[in-house]
Amino acid sequence: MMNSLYIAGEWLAGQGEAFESLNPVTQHVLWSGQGATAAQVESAVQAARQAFPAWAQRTLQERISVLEAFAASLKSHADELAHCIGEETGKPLWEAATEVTSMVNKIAISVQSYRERTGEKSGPLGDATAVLRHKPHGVVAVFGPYNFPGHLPNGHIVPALLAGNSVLFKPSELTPKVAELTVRCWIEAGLPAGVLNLLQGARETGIALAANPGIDGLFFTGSSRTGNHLHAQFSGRPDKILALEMGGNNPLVVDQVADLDAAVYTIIQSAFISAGQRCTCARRLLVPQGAWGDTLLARLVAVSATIDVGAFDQQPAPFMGSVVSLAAAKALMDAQEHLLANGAVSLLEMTQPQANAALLTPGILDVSAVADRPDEELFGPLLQVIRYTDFESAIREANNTQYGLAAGLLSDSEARYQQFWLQSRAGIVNWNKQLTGAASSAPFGGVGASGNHRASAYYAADYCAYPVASLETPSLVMPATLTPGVKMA
Ligand SMILES: NC(=O)C1=CN([C@@H]2O[C@H](COP(=O)(O)OP(=O)(O)OC[C@H]3O[C@@H](n4cnc5c(N)ncnc54)[C@H](O)[C@@H]3O)[C@@H](O)[C@H]2O)C=CC1
Ligand SMILES: O=C(O)CCC(=O)N[C@@H](CCC(=O)O)C(=O)O
Repeated sequence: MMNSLYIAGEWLAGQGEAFESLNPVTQHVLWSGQGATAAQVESAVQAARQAFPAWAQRTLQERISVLEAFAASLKSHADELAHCIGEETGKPLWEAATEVTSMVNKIAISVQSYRERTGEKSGPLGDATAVLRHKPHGVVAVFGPYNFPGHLPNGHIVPALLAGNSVLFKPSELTPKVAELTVRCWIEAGLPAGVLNLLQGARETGIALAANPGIDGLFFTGSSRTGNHLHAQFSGRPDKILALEMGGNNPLVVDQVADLDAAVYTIIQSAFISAGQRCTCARRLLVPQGAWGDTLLARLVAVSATIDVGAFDQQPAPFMGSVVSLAAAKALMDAQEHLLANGAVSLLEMTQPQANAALLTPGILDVSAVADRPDEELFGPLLQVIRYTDFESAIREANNTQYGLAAGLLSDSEARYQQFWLQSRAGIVNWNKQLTGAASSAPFGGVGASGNHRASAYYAADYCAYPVASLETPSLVMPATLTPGVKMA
């Protein structure tokens, strides 16, 4: 059996449930192995605990050097890694290559952020010096989603290691091969044994890791359902840090704009990039009632119908690859059917051209007439249109969600954008820009059911270390004035 786990600097066979990852289009097996059992999770936690003090005590510059060696290793394996991301997730090679670039860029951005947000500061305070420094939490678990199997776990792992934590990495069970390749790059970079441990496995492994008393924190990117579960599990544990980056039901409001084609292009980039499998994708498109809105939708449907959908390595390259699995494709087709049965009108029906491949064509449904629209994230290329009468009702509808990750406005009016910005409730609020493609140099996170106020990306430094405030003076001296009631004579 393949050695699927990396614990204390050794590759080991998992002893838990067997699982495999498949190319979502061809169904070829790409990776197979066994997950970590609770006992193996425990031994990884022990390894991370043992490795932590020495790693934390290295100088910042020594840790940065290892991170930079990791960036170099990623670069030297860039084509292999992009190919692996493409074949395992189904995303086209051009897009997988941008994911690898984001992973490389994460190093310099995290170093800058560490220095700016969690560095060291000092200044005089009375007859002492006030010093602010930061310490790592200790041993942290990182849970990754499948949609960016390299970039998103990397967005927790890099700042966590930089701050001096040791890490237990539990990747998505749908993308074990990308995780393995990433860990091999860390090994090539010279990361000491035990500082990063890889725990492959499905839900059972995740449950065992989240429940292990030896972790000091858990950084999670994934669905709102799992994130909520973890939040409940961590209640009453203020000693453990929990950072949750979860999904969204993101609104994109369209006002009547002069450049209709620019609006259509921006909607497509917002809704259908990565086959709709980004947490920032537009799920709900709010379009004004009337002739202009009708024209916009007709053009959107016409252009969306021509979008190239194909295998990750198809040439010429498609815009959209597949969704991650046949099961995900089925769930999306079922969700479309459910909406259609409840009064949605199909403007462009999402289809699955081949039953045994997870390729879906873009879908656009007008759900204005659907009563009690489910406030759920449909994680795929299915855009729901809601027609609105006036701008105030569009903003109300945009906010009509438990989530709060991303919201956008396409409008030529700055006054309307100001109103939208003030009244919308989300961690990302864009004006005339696509909802997707958030910058790593900015904080990234949502409110409501989208996160727990611990933004990631540029602000990840904040949850990877805790501040220590010190008042320091080299010698102990009596104050000139004593407090009343204390007699030193
Ligand atoms: N806000 C953000 O930054 C982002 C959010 N996402 C969200 O991620 C989702 C897609 O990713 P998925 O991999 O499907 O998420 P998921 O929630 O199914 O899985 C995430 C991780 O949690 C593990 N897990 C599942 N149940 C668990 C449990 N009960 N206890 C412990 N661990 C458990 C999984 O094995 C996996 O490692 C979408 O909802 C998307 O919106 C994706 C990317 C970014
Ligand atoms: O985490 C970062 O460095 C920046 C945020 C980011 O990359 N966002 C992407 C991915 C969204 C997703 O996770 O699905 C985006 O906004 O497209």
